[in-house]
Amino acid sequence: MSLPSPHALSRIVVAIDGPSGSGKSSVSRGVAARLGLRYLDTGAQYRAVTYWMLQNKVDLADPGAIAADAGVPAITSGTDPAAPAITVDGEDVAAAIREADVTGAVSAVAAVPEVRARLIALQREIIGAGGIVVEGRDIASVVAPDAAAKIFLTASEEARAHRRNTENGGGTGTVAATREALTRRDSVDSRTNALAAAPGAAVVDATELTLEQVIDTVAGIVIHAAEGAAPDADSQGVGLTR
Ligand SMILES: Nc1ncnc2c1ncn2[C@@H]1O[C@H](COP(=O)(O)OP(=O)(O)O)[C@@H](O)[C@H]1O
Ligand SMILES: Nc1ccn([C@H]2C[C@H](O)[C@@H](COP(=O)(O)OP(=O)(O)O)O2)c(=O)n1
Repeated sequence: MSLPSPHALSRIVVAIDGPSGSGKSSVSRGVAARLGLRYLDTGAQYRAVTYWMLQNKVDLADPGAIAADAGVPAITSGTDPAAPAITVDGEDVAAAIREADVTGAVSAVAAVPEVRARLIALQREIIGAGGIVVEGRDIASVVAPDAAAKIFLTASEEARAHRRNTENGGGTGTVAATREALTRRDSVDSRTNALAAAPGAAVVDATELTLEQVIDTVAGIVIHAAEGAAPDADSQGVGLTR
């Protein structure tokens, strides 16, 4: 696959949204690494704020308490796809934010408008002049609606649960339990952001594709967009869904 000039890619914004376990992080990192773009994991930022709230014993059943502290933690996100970094008040929390307590609490924190406003402003600051792949739930719809390339990445519940479970070494529970937890979180998250393709987004269904195939597909969409080709991708997909 031939690449467009570095100049064409240098300002592109690529928005990748989708449900939990669809492959957003792996695919976004792979595409960014291949095309020499920066990478931003917005879910990690919501997790980082949640980690801080848990550490500081904020009552997460009280949206008012979450809102009152929404601006307090200092969050920094690295944008190197080879080494994504995230800190809260200077502490490296890359591993801690993946723990079950954070995963169980993050949806409640992400639902609070003051948290969202604060993180969306930070995300737009990091996106800056572009040259970045940004992944989350509301990137194409809210954070960067003018993104040149928008992808809604999905996969069957079964595939997502299997992949998440394998990731945990299969040692933390059954596929059925992982699937139930994943479905529950998607359901709560969908009250905050519709888990659906934004207007103009290409739907990529990764159920039957290897990670490498998904990266190839998404990189192809990005290159097409960078070349300024008329977007032929719409929410019906570009012949990519199966
Ligand atoms: N197409 C794929 N085929 C097989 N495994 C995949 C594929 N895409 C992602 N994975 C694996 O599935 C798991 C979840 O992917 P991840 O990128 O963390 O998803 P998300 O960021 O959407 O939650 C990871 O272990 C990842 O390696
Ligand atoms: N742009 C975003 C990104 C994530 N979130 C919320 C929704 C998710 O439950 C949490 C964590 O997101 P994350 O992408 O890390 O979750 P998964 O890796 O897909 O399980 O944050 C959000 O509300 N908006």
